[in-house]
Amino acid sequence: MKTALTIAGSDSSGGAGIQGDLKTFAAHGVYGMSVITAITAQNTVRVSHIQGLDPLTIEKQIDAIFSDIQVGSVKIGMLYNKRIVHAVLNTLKKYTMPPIVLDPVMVSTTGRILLKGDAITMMVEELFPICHMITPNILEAELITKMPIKNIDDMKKACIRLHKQGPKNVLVKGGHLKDTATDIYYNGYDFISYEHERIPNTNTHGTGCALSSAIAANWSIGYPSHVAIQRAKSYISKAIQGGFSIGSGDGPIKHFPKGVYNE
Ligand SMILES: Nc1ncnc2c1ncn2[C@@H]1O[C@H](COP(=O)(O)OP(=O)(O)OP(=O)(O)O)[C@@H](O)[C@H]1O
Ligand SMILES: Cc1ncc(CO)c(N)n1
Repeated sequence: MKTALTIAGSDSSGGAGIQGDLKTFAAHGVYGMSVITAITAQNTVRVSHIQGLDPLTIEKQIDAIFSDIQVGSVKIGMLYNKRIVHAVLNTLKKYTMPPIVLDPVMVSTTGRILLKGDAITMMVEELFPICHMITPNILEAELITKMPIKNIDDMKKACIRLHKQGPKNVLVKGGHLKDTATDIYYNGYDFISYEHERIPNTNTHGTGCALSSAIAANWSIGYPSHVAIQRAKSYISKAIQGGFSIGSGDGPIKHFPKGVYNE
C-alpha cells in the first residue's frame, strides 16, 4: 500500500487543509495520514477563528507516525506560527525523510493570515532546504522574493531566486494570473511550463492544497517530479471543472472528479 502524510491545518469546511489533502490522497488510491498543526473555523466566506496547536502535540503526532509506519511522501501546508515551524522542522529532522513538498500557505483566499510574519523567515531559511519541492502561488512567491510577478518571465526569475533558498525543485503556481493558469517548474537547470486554460469557475477553494497533495500522492505511487506535476495538474483541472457551490462564497473543488482513477 502506498502512503502519504499531510502536515497541515484543519479546514472545518472540508475543502482545503487536512481534509482536502486526505481526500486528494484517497482519490489517488494512496493511504493518507495526518499531523494537525492548527484548527481553523472557516467556511466558504471567511476564516473566523484559528487555534495553533501546542508544539508538543505536533511533535508527538509526527513521532507516532515515523516511529512505526513507512511514509511514502510528505506534504506540508499551513504552519501558522514560529513555534509550529520550529516543532515540525526539529521533529522531522530526527527521521530519514521521504520527499517533502511544502506549500508555503500564507493567506487564505478569503484574506485571513495563515502564517504569521515572523514565521516566514524561519520557514524560508530552515524548512526550504529540507524540501524536495516548494509550491508557492504568485502572492507567496512575491512576498518571499520581494519582487513583483506579473508574467511568465517574472515567474521564472522568482523560481531562480526561490531555488537559491535551498529546495531542490520549485513550482510557482499561476492560478492568480489573468488569462491562463500556467505553472512554472524549475529544478536548478531547466524550466517546464505546465499550461492550462483558465477555467471560469469560482469554486476553487482548496486548489493549492490539492495540487501539492496530488504531487505527494504521485511521488508515493512512484512517478518522478515532472510527471507527478503533470498528473497533479490534470487532476486539479478536472477538480476545478467539477467544483460546486455549497455556501454563499467560493465553493470547493470536486475532490473525486470524473475520469480520474484510483491507482
Ligand atoms: N481558474 C482556474 N483554471 C484552471 N486552473 C486553475 C484555476 N485556478 C487555479 N488553477 C490551478 O490550480 C492550481 C493552484 O493554483 P493557485 O495559484 O490557485 O494556488 P493557491 O492560490 O495556493 O490556491 P488556493 O486558492 O487554494 O489558496 C495551479 O495548478 C493553478 O494553475
Ligand atoms: C487549513 C487551511 N489550509 C490552507 C488553506 C489555503 O487554501 C486554507 N484556506 N485553510
